[in-house]
Amino acid sequence: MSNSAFEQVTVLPMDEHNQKLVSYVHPNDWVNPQPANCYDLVVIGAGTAGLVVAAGAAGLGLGLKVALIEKHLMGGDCLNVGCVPSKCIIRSARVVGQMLKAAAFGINPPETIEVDFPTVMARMRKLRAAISHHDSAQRFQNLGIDVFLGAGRFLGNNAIEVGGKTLKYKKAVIATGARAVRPKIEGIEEAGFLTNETVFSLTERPKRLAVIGGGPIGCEMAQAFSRLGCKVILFHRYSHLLNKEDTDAAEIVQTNFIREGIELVLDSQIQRVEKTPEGKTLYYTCNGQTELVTVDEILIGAGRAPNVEGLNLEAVGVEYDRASAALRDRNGVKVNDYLQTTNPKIYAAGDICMNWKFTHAADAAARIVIKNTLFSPFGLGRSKLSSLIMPWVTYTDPEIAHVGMYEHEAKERGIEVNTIKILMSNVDRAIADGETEGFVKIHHKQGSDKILGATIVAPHAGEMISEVTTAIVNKVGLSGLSGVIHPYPTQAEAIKKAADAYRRTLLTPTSKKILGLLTKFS
Ligand SMILES: Cc1cc2nc3c(=O)[nH]c(=O)nc-3n(C[C@H](O)[C@H](O)[C@H](O)COP(=O)(O)OP(=O)(O)OC[C@H]3O[C@@H](n4cnc5c(N)ncnc54)[C@H](O)[C@@H]3O)c2cc1C
Ligand SMILES: NC(=O)c1ccc[n+]([C@@H]2O[C@H](COP(=O)([O-])OP(=O)(O)OC[C@H]3O[C@@H](n4cnc5c(N)ncnc54)[C@H](O)[C@@H]3O)[C@@H](O)[C@H]2O)c1
Repeated sequence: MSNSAFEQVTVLPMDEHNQKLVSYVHPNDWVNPQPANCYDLVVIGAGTAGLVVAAGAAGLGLGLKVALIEKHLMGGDCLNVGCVPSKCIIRSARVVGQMLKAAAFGINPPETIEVDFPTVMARMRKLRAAISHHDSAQRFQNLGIDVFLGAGRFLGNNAIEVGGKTLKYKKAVIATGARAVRPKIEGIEEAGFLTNETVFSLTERPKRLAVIGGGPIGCEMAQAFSRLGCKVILFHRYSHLLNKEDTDAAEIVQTNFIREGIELVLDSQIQRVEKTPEGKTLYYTCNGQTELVTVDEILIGAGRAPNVEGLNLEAVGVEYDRASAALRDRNGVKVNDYLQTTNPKIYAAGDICMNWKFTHAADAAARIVIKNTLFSPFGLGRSKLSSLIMPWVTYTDPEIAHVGMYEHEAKERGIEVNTIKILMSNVDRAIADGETEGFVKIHHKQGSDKILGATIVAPHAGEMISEVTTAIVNKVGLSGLSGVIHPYPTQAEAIKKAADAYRRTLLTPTSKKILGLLTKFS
């Protein structure tokens, strides 16, 4: 039976892999169910946040009536146009990264590294399709959730409309995510550009690629596409890439980019873009000079804009800030610490309302929403967003991982902070691996072993940061970490070395003298 209530979806190229993906996450023969009389919870948006809220609420076995509305692809950005495809491509690019360094390991690399770009992209599409059943419409329907494909829109304080059907709700959750900010650069719309929504549909390698924005998207993609054989020029408006990270961390990534042949244009301002017979020409200023470069494609990674449009939020008194690159930190639906919007019956989670725009953050927020909407009678025992300890990782090579406070944040809060930094060049395994360009940096409260935050730069920093996160969450200080045996030789030993370095600071000249005497006479 056909269903005209929602848009038929294609994900290009519509090969066997993308057909499989679509058959799971937006089956074009889907028939929306007959709505229940009233839902305990209606969730708008089936990205990570929406899926976790819906599955969590329905899976409790309490007989709650839950509806989930998705207008495009179940799984949202992460599965379809974010984490999953980007990490698949980054993995292929890492192989090239290894080959580029092969000679240093006594392995003769081939004279030219041949990247089969269409196969790299096909591998990504295949893997994405292979895991997409986890987020499928059918799977969620089987969990007892009424899945509606179509755009959700508030009608009033107790009803949402989707595909001509009205869903009555007791509580609602907005989890509609965010999309790429379209920069206001003269001529760029006419010239055309890629975003995360279109870049993973490429089947042919652009010879010359301009990347606009040196944040996580821009950096991860610039390095991956450069390693896959594109001539990449990366524009960033600040003086170093990944400017939310510490300079010493970003510097290492930046040096690697330059070494690998990525052209960096920092402190730059793109004035206009023009489509010419040779390609797309970007006119930009940098160091007071106006320059130009011609490329085949432009990829934008210039921040995210919240998907607030079309929800009719005004009708339900849900306040929000509109997309604005300048207002990046105040974007989206306004929520309090309990993730409640300005309408007490309506909550929000994920990219639509949070500065932490990560899949694991959307997941964690969704769990808070389940608790606060369904298990906090009269507001008792509610969980707070601010209580989360949030790690994040930028998957460049090397990776930068961070958790907790930066040194400057601790100081801004009036906390006296000490920092211990262990260079990977002092870690045996990193030396053996030829991966000495990084560090583990741990900030602790002055006069205490309490860990305030950490930054790790290493090829697998993302795998290492969870040890520090576990310590912070469970209030294990540096003394506790120092007592944890780390297998030799591992790069994670850098964390123990940092903890040991803290322990050594506890030794005063007198205690050193006493220890020395004891050793002599024992
Ligand atoms: C290129 C890229 C790489 C990334 N890599 C990582 C990474 O490695 N690790 C990480 O943690 N994070 C990563 N992220 C961020 C991560 O993808 C997001 O933080 C996460 O997807 C947010 O989940 P969400 O549920 O809030 O929103 P989304 O995933 O955006 O889901 C929102 C859903 O709501 C739907 N929707 C919108 N409006 C409506 C409506 N009116 N009615 C019905 N449905 C609607 C949308 O179609 C979408 O499916 C990456 C992002 C990008 C773009
Ligand atoms: N590994 C990960 O977890 C991961 C990976 C990718 C994306 N993400 C999430 O997605 C979010 C969005 O990523 P993003 O990189 O698009 O945004 P971002 O806001 O983090 O970084 C974009 C950068 O581009 C700069 N910029 C904007 N316009 C520019 C212009 N015209 N010229 C030059 N520079 C310009 C901005 O000043 C900013 O520093 C991130 O905040 C992150 O939370 C996470």
